[in-house]
Amino acid sequence: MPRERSMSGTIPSMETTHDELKDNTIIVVLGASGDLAKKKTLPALFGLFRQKFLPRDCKIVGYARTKMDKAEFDKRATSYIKGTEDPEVSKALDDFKKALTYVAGGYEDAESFQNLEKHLKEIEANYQSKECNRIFYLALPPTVFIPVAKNLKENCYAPKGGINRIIIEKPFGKDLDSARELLNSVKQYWTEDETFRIDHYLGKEMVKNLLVLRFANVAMGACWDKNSISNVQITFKEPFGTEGRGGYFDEFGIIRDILQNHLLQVLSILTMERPVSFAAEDIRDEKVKVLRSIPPIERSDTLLGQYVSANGKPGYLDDETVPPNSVCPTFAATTLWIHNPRWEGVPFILKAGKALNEAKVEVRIQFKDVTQGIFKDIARNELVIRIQPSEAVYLKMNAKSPGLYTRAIPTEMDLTYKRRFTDSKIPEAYEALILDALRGDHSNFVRHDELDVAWKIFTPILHWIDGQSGPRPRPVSYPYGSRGPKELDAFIGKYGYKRGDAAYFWPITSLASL
Ligand SMILES: NC(=O)C1=CN([C@@H]2O[C@H](COP(=O)(O)OP(=O)(O)OC[C@H]3O[C@@H](n4cnc5c(N)ncnc54)[C@H](OP(=O)(O)O)[C@@H]3O)[C@@H](O)[C@H]2O)C=CC1
Ligand SMILES: O=C1O[C@H](COP(=O)(O)O)[C@@H](O)[C@H](O)[C@H]1O
Repeated sequence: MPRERSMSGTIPSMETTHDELKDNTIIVVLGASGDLAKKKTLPALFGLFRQKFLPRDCKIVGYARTKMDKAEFDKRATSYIKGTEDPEVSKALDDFKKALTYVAGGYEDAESFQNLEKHLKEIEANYQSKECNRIFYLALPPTVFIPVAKNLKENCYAPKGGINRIIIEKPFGKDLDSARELLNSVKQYWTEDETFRIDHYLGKEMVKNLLVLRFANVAMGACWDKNSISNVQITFKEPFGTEGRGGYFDEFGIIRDILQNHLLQVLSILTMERPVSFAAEDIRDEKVKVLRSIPPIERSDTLLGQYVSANGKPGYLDDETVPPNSVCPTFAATTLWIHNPRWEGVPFILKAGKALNEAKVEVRIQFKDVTQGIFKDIARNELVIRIQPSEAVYLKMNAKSPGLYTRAIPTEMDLTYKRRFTDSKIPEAYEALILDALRGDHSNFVRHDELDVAWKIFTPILHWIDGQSGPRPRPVSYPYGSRGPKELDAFIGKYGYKRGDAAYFWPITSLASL
């Protein structure tokens, strides 16, 4: 396959670079009894199966320590699949179950994996070709990544001629050193080409759209730099707290959970230079280049928060799984600076929080003030890319109010997906990514050097928060269900964000009320 490729206007997805898996493929989901497998991986596999994107006669093998029979596994594996009241879905589900089997075994001992190998061989005995392909999806805690990677390679690697791939989920380490250790250990067994590191935000439709928005529109390209843009916010808001998951969360905190991976990935695509082509390595080269221009985050560019009980909802410390007096941040805003000619001086504010007032993930690009003189106190343009919910891209802009006098009022150009694309289904991020892994397309997976540089940006601030470089900073509190700490608006204001003074009415402006 040629390395340099371009994206045609008529081809909706990127072409693939590697071997697309056709027949004779087994997908092994390790950690199949867990939450991730049940809520995301297996429903995504069903989605692909139903839309006929899985290789023909593909089998799915669940593997975990829990002992269960096929009926129990089938029930678990399909418990989060929606729409089963529809006969077509229900029929597809019955067929999907026929492709499922389950093997119980440990993660550390070779014998368990030899047993898994025996099962894989039995399935493959029914395939036409001797060249069989195996995809291993690790829906597992990182503590067992290394023994599992080793055991899979030593005991379950498809014989010569077949293709082997391993899909790994975050967290990829806790800081630069632990990430390097993890990466290097996995690398002893699996090549970079065989490894697919998932950051599920890279599978979200609007994140994938960033490349097209930026590079398929001359108008966007022309204003995409420090000359036009004042500041950028990338925001993640969740309206619920840790609620029982506090034990896990407390070890990581919101920065490792969301900012260091999901929001930084969005930032890198938003700010990278135009890649030579849409080939995976060309895209990832540009992402790494821009990330390398970002110095480690300063403490003074950071605001940390922790939610407290409000409106009848429990505070973070009320969660029984959270250690008493924990100072783990459940909210963080950090400002990153990119030292390159395009972005010098533009603040990129990444902010994320749990137990906030709404569910929302968006990129908000605020442009500079228009030249003063003919307009006074006019609202700034903002380009908002709403990643979820209800995918949309809208440009907040000023227009003349209709009528026999001239007045500028804030309005917008609006591309709301569900109005514009009425007959399309937005794929789940995991469906999109598993399909990419089946096709061998690494574009939407995290390369080892990308991860390394991402940790370099965040490690000093994380060590400060963890108390490795002095006393631990105490997060400010914010009420459950609020927009975040009351200090947030001043924090954002410090970087030049201006909230428009003029009233902005959406979706309809009544001139009589102005
Ligand atoms: N296609 C669509 O669906 C469109 C929808 N709209 C809707 O119009 C409304 C306004 O849109 P928009 O201006 O983009 O979004 P918002 O007014 O919701 O938010 C704009 C910015 O102001 C901040 N903010 C929100 N509330 C406050 C507050 N009380 N004090 C200080 N800052 C605040 C937000 O911060 P933070 O997010 O951190 O709270 C955000 O950075 C929204 O409901 C939006 O969904 C508009 C255009 C198109
Ligand atoms: O990785 C994670 O992401 C989810 C949010 O994912 P989304 O697709 O629903 O936006 C978050 O809840 C979780 O804490 C985090 O580990």
